[in-house]
Amino acid sequence: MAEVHNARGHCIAYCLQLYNTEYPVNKIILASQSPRRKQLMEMAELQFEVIIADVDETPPVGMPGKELPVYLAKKKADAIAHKAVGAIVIAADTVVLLDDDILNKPTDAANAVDMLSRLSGRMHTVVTGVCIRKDDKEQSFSITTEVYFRKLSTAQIEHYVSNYKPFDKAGAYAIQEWIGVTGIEQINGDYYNVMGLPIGSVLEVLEREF
Ligand SMILES: Cc1cn([C@H]2C[C@H](O)[C@@H](COP(=O)(O)OP(=O)(O)OP(=O)(O)O)O2)c(=O)[nH]c1=O
Repeated sequence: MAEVHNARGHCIAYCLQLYNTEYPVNKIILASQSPRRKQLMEMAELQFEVIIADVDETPPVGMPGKELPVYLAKKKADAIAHKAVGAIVIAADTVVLLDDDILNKPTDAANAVDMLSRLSGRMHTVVTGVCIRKDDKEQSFSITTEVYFRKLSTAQIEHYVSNYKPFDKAGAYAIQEWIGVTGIEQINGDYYNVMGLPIGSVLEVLEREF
């Protein structure tokens, strides 16, 4: 096994150990434009490239909200499959579910204020679906985290929306930003799942299956 080290001195060695093979054989591609997913993959000291998957994320009629993230993660993995022959593709999708309603990315500031007003003082769930694929082999799963918001004031919601512009975030918030620090009382489950990628579970599946 080749001994290759990154600047921190252990990344590649970890990959070699993790996959029991030389890293270039198991090239990893993250099929996502999300800076949060990229950050979490980097924090896990994985080496990867990004190829953005541009897909229509409209939910199929009648699909239950909790099934949507895996469906969309598979769609994202499919969309770049032809550019990733022989590589491990990781794709994900995150939705916020309030009762039976899916809260997607807000369309504008008024929609963001409306979403946060609905989330205020309540528990909702965040579901991230993940699809990991290498050619014909595929493992898909979803992870659910419960998030409890404190009662948010109108001023707090308006401050967040106008200063943080959460238009690229499902449910109009980011747990890793000011609103998460000040407004979230409790979570049950994986914090990183709320940020967009249950990275610990991704590592487990990579190690076990790929
Ligand atoms: C709830 C929540 C979501 N998010 C983000 C994660 C995702 O980037 C985004 C949900 O949108 P997604 O459609 O899952 O992902 P994306 O469009 O950003 O990227 P891609 O489809 O290319 O993979 O919301 C946070 O960063 N923090 C949070 O607390």
